[in-house]
Amino acid sequence: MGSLDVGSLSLSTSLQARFSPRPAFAVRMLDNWSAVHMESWRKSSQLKSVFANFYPRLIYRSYQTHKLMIKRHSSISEAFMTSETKETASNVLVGNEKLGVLLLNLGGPETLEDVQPFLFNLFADPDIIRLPRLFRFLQKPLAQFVSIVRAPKSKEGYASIGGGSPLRQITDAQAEELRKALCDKNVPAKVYVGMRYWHPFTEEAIEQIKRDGITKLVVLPLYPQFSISTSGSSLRLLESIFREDEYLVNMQHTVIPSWYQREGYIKAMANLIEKELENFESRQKVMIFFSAHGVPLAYVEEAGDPYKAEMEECVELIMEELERRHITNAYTLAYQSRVGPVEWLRPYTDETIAELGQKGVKSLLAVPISFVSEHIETLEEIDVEYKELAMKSGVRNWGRVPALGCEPTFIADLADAVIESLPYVGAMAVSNLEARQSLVPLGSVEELLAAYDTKREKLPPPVLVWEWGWTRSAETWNGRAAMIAVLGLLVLEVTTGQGFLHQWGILPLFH
Ligand SMILES: C=CC1=C(C)c2cc3[nH]c(cc4nc(cc5[nH]c(cc1n2)c(C)c5CCC(=O)O)C(CCC(=O)O)=C4C)c(C)c3C=C
Ligand SMILES: [Fe+2]
Repeated sequence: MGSLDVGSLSLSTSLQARFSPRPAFAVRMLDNWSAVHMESWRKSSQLKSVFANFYPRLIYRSYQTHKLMIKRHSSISEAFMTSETKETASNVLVGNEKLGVLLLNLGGPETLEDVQPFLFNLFADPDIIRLPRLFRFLQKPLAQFVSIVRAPKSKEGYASIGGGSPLRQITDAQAEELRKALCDKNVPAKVYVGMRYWHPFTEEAIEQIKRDGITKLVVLPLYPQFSISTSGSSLRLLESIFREDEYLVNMQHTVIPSWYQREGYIKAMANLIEKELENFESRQKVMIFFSAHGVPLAYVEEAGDPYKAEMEECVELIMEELERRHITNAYTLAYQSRVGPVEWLRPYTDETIAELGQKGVKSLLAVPISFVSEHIETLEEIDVEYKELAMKSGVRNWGRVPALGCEPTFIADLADAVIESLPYVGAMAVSNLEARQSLVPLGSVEELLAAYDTKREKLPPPVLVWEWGWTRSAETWNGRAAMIAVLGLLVLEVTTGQGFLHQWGILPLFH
């Protein structure tokens, strides 16, 4: 097998890099055709305006085609990367170079007072709610409104798990364990935590990285599967920070956009499932229930989010690993935690649990799959709400697989992912100009985020907040507008004592 040439665009290289426990970032997901076209698309303003809305989908389709091909060739040897990796670990840091690893995560409110401002930060993110350009000025007022409306329900949830999210504590512990694992593998590095919506914010982590004089940086989102709404949002933020900063623009870096297919991660998940199955009396009869955090359907269908495809592939890989251990239980995948009135990825976890119960399934093992720490949706939604629903629906035996947290196999695999990424650290930012255009100009993240140009002007929005005509999103927003109008009328009636509800005697007269 030849050596990996990050700069070249050969499909075989792409296949080599993608299969095995080797870094996804090293993969060239596009073939020469799409790369050449992308370049000319960038250069040609005419093409830009014509294909602006279609091109990202072409890229995504190409990415999907490559994934299919990769599946078919999944026997490519692991030795290829392993030998290179060993060499790399000792070679990559020379002289005064300092390696940093930046873990990206969502963040969570630490106290009940934090809940509303945390929700504000979340809803103010255009990757969570995207308004058309004309209405961008409404992003913050809308976030304020939605966060205030959502806060009581969220607070109830956080109160029931001890008054705040455990995310910061767990992520800090993971960072420390990763640092130790890297040190044990002879790769001294500082590990930083950068949260998207709460402390320590990504900006704070970056300031620390600069103060520490880090010269090489590996960016590792703590989400196994890529979604526009999670890793995508964090990487986009990082990209904008990098573009503005002289120090960072010159810092060598690389990104590991998703790592759900890594052998170590798959094995660690299988270990947890195998262990938890032992708690059931008749192990073979247990339905393994993978529950992933959902995203609005439009992310996948309109914006080309690879999240669903990666999630399904991840579940398949875990089940294949279990099968190798002679565990052949029935399994299913559903999506939880939907927010708001738009349609989210189906099937929904709550509906699926109720259906399974009605169909006579008596034993369920819930497996949280989209996140590697315990959080409100495992501790409250799964452990309390879904368990209660399952019991009501006829399920008799319930179990839940813990989140990976600091599980040693998992942490060791993250350390390997970082080490394997080191050869690509310098390869990315070849020029200031390129670095300013994109965080990882030569990496596959560009292809993922290319579904998103850096100015973000010409892309299908992740959640289409407004469209003219009889489209799903238009109907949703028409519905919302109507509800706001009705609410407005109600407020007017109650405050003035006048209106048609009073005239019809539905509301009592105050005056
Ligand atoms: C892979 C994981 C996640 C995806 C995808 C995701 C998308 C997504 N989330 C919201 C809205 C909310 N998420 C909230 C909390 C929350 N979300 C994730 C993970 C993913 N979100 C986690 C781990 C957490 C919990 C953090 C913690 O404090 O422990 C919340 C707040 C809680 C609540 O009120 O339910 C909201 C709101 C959207 C809209 C979205 C995709 C567009
Ligand atoms: Fe979420």
